[in-house]
Amino acid sequence: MASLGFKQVIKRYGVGPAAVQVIHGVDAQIHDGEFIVMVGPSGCGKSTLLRMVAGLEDITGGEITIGERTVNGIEPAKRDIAMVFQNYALYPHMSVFDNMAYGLRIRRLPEAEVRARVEAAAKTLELSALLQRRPSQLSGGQRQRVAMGRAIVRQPQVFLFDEPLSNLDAKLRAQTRLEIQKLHRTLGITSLFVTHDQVEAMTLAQRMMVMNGGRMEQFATPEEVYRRPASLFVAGFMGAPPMNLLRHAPGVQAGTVLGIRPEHLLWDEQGWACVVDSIELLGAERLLHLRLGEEDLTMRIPAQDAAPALGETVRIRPNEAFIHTFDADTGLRRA
Ligand SMILES: Nc1ncnc2c1ncn2[C@@H]1O[C@H](COP(=O)(O)OP(=O)(O)OP(=O)(O)O)[C@@H](O)[C@H]1O
Repeated sequence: MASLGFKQVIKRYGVGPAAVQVIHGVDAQIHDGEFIVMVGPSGCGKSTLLRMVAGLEDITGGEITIGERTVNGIEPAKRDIAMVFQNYALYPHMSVFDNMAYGLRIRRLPEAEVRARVEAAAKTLELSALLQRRPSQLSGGQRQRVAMGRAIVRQPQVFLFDEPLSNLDAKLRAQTRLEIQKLHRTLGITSLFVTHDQVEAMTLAQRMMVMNGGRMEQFATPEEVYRRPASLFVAGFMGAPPMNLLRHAPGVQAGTVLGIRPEHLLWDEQGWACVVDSIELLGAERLLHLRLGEEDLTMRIPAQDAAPALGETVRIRPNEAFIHTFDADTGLRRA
């Protein structure tokens, strides 16, 4: 196990005038044994950063460290990391056992050691009964577990996960998420997990790195990211439906954006007059889509509460305890 460090990490693709910079100086220190989720929209540079840790991409500037070691320039096989991809990348003609053993045999580990490690990993992942099957004889979730098993047997210092759940259906994703959590509790290996799914990020992360346009906008616990988003981007990205971000509501000063989550709006006879645009029932809750002058906002209420009629004018106010304010120019949090 080891810590994982990023110091002013930069990535440029290409050279000369055609070069594009896609990572703009990322700084982060991941502690030994931590489970970190890197989250952000498509193209924000998550895979690039992960691949730089793995050694599959050069590091244009700055430094990546694993434990005490700077790994810039160290070849992938010598970095002591294991990576789990979304497409599993299993060998179709090999049994589950051989798939898991492959990397160890290449390193010429004694066969008894290979067998012991594969059997131990299979037990942890509940794959013992499936060791003689081929990948084609497994379900998607089982294949994903084999892919994880192949990573575990190597006993790496760091695990890297590149959207490993994105090929699974919703139910299996939820289940595999729990298995990954359990596995991390058992093994305690430092892990960096990439996803664009905010639910996955919130539920798996001990701390999360929220990426946007090649920059890290926040690095904090899921609770902190939700309760005190560091920027307008983070505020809009985390939470479904997202935080209301209001520039023109009554009382909001020029140059300021007021943020209020849909669950933090209250009925108030003296409050803002809003017209009900549409209503969605989501089982236990109802979402009211409201129009306040030129602003749209969403309010979340319990489904059992009386719902207003479409086109009706309702009066609401933000709960003061949960107001966020951001600088409209820099996008950064003020309070
Ligand atoms: N080989 C390359 N040459 C030039 N640009 C590249 C190359 N690979 C990636 N990029 C660019 O780098 C940026 C970051 O890409 P990256 O794949 O890291 O994003 P991502 O956050 O992982 O996205 P996704 O969630 O869609 O996989 C993108 O703008 C992409 O177009």
